[in-house]
Amino acid sequence: MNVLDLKSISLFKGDKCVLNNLNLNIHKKEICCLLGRNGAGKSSLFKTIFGIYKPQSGVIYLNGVEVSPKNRDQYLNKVGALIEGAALYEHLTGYENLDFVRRYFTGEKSRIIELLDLVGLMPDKDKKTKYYSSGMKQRLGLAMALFHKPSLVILDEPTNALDPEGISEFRSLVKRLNKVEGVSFLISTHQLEEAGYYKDHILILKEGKLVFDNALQDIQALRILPHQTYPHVAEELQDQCYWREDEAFTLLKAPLTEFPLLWDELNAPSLEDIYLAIHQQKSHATHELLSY
Ligand SMILES: Nc1ncnc2c1ncn2[C@@H]1O[C@H](COP(=O)(O)OP(=O)(O)OP(=O)(O)O)[C@@H](O)[C@H]1O
Repeated sequence: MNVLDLKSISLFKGDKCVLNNLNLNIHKKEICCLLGRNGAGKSSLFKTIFGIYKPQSGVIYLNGVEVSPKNRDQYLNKVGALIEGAALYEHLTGYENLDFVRRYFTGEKSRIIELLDLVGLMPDKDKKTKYYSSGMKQRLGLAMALFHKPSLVILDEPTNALDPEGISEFRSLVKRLNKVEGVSFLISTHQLEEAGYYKDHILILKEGKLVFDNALQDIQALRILPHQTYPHVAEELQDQCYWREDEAFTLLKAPLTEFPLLWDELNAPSLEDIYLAIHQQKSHATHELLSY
């Protein structure tokens, strides 16, 4: 069973289509990075997953449980989040903040110690969190999000306010928790190297559309065909419905039978190449890249 399934999700705010027919699956133990410009729809997607926004069409399942008001407790049990920084009681210690969460979930005290140990905050557990560094606060926030053993944790730009050392600590912690706790992560970020670090599942959201949904390792097996450079090929592709007229390029997953030699002329793209290609298109373009 997947930890998250989105089926044909569309969300409108007024006349604006904020999420446009999204289909997405996140598997168990996957680390999935969500990229996209400001305003692409990342926060709206998260709010929709949590049931805060009700989509006009489509359905969402968290660990097989449908996100709907009647299942609220059930689906919220499956998901944790760290959004816009850790929400801490700064006059309380790290331990006391986790104890607050424990009481909410009526959990065991041993879980507090287990988590403090996992996130490397045992030596500072009795320090008031107002004296924590930004990195320590984020690590505590992550421990709080994990308390109830969710199958999916959503992190909204988690390393934004951290220094390079804090970023590195936080990223390796996410990897460790993914292994030790077996939890999947959905992480929004503006940093391409963050997505590259996890080497897992990459999503790119543009103007509410999921235009890229691939494993990072599969990118090496793709080729970018710029239509301007190969107009004759682009014309042929039109017949195969691979693209629409206003698209600037096509992503290929295998040599084209009509142009077998072309494959060798094209380079394997990096994630950066793909991200830039997607965003350098004219804003009127309504492309939809192939997802394999
Ligand atoms: N309540 C709302 N009413 C009207 N428009 C909205 C509302 N919420 C979001 N939007 C619009 O939906 C689009 C997506 O916004 P959203 O905040 O989800 O983007 P984002 O990718 O999270 O951006 P950022 O990276 O800046 O956080 C934006 O154009 C925004 O203006």
